[in-house]
Amino acid sequence: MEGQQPTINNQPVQALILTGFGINCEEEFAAAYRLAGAEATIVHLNEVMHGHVSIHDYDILNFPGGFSFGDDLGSGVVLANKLRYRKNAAGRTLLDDIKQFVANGKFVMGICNGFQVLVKLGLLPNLSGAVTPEVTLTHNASGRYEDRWVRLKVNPKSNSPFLKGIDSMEVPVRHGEGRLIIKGEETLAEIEARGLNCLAYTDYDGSPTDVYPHNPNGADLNCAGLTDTTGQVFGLMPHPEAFLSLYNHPDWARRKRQTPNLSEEGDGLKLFRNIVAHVQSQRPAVAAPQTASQFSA
Ligand SMILES: NC(=O)CC[C@H](N)C(=O)O
Repeated sequence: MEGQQPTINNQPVQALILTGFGINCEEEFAAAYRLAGAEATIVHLNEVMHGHVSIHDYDILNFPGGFSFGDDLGSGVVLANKLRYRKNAAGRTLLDDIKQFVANGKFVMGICNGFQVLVKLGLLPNLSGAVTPEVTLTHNASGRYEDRWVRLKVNPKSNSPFLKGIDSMEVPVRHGEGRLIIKGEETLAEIEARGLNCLAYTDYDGSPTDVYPHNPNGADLNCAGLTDTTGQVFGLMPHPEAFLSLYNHPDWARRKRQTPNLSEEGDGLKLFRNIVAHVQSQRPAVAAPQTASQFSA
């Protein structure tokens, strides 16, 4: 309308967080989005599978960590198969909807068990675009469940909005099957060339390492996280949603003493702030409400 200036669309960013079947990190995931200024809705997977909730009403689809289906057949395998093969009344699988969701320019994030689901499904790294598994995650090289803090370096080649402006971060891992295996020289070379290995485990000096325990699982390329080729699908083994406040860190008291004006935000929160700000910046501008002077003119 004449005289109206486009303005920022302040509609809140909507994050859908799936739960059920042994997923157990949905509350932390939701807390992360809320702190980042988004609205977070936790929904049981069946609500989505049966068509009561549509993923298309949301901006970001999230797969949290946990022990879905008790890690039977390998972590994430059963859930991935459910998404790929289980059809709703309209004859569509949830994977059909997720493909459409990504094609519409929306975002998907998987943490730990959620990352395992995205990898077993083939949404990561999805070099071919055919959504078939290209890499896998398997038992840690240590043969044990690893529960420790790790340091990560962001691959500067990564184009993912989730990682924009982040160089490194400290976050906890807690997993038994976090070892990324990339079979085939070509697949490995392409992942590296395109910067899809977006996060690497590092030593105290920030250099990527395969040395245990800095690298907790022996992953190829020391890889802790992957994106797809669009950068819209992102997954990682460590838990950024478990480091939202400085006080989540076991060493906070000493650090605060050493640096009294240290930020009280945890490193993990940046990822959520990033994606929420990105979605907000992509919203089409809306017309500004008319002012009194416009009416009287
Ligand atoms: N924290 C998690 O999500 C763990 C994932 C999976 N259950 C594993 O142990 O590898």
